[in-house]
Amino acid sequence: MMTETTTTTTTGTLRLGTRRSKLAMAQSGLVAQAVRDVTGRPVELVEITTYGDTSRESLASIGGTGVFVSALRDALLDGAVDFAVHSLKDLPTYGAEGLVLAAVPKREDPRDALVARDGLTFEQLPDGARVGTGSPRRAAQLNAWARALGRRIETVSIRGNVDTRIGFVRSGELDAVVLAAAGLNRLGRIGEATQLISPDACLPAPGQGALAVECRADAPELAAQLAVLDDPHTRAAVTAERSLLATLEAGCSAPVGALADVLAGGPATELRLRGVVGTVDGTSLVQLSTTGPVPATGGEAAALGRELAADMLAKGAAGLMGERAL
Ligand SMILES: NCc1[nH]cc(CCC(=O)O)c1CC(=O)O
Repeated sequence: MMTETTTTTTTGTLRLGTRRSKLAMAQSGLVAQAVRDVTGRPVELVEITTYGDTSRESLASIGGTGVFVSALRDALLDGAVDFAVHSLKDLPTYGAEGLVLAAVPKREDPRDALVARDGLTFEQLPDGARVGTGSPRRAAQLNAWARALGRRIETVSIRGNVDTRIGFVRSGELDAVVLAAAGLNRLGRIGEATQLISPDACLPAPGQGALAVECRADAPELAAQLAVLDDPHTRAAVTAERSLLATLEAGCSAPVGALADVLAGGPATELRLRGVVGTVDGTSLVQLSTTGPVPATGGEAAALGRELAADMLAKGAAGLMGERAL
């Protein structure tokens, strides 16, 4: 831009809409600081309660429709806030009319983490160990992993914030719980993990560890300012993962794992995409991987996800997912 313009859309305090959980506040605080740094504008956090925060139903029963996201999107569209921060894995694969995904900042650790009693790793859990997770994706892969080790685990459906979930282990009610490493990192509690689970054993949820920064489509100046926070490799990776999820027509509570990572080194730099679908009991999994050049466009990244999903469907993925979301 050749001229300097001073309008209300590029100066003054920005209101950041956030969920009020400790984890959401930590995530939003990180983005708020980054936005202050790049824009020089004050940022204030506006707490918004979502249905996912108030409902005590299992996520598998209420999930798939953006339960953590809708209220934040409404606040954006109403003009109550200027931009919002979501966990990308909670964001529905369909976009929202009138909103843009202004930035996908550099991703945190995408892996799942085990928090077990007595410092145990997954391999050290005894036969019949009780492992808490509300995620069909984690249950499917952890059950399959246990079978491969020649034993069984009992997956127990739990919900709640990080304190509540780790509390089940501290109280002795469960032998272990599985949570996103990114959440523990952002809360400064990664030291409580007894194992970072290799994606070879358990692929994370599409978008896990990444954040989404959304604003209104009619605020292009703000979108351009927020875009400075975008990390192109993270955006390409999560675009491929979410395209795989969308092509499988699965929601965020379906037993679908996906992880794209940029393989650097060697003559070429490639994007690898791995995907898995399974039955919750872990008796059958369809797991496939593909690589392509690092996508230059969102369309190319999405194509990689669609292709892998088509291969998975050809191998029977649809039959393993049970109820498909719409
Ligand atoms: N399903 C809820 C949710 N959404 C995002 C995270 C963690 C942070 C992230 O993945 O970025 C969590 C908690 C968890 O899975 O342990």
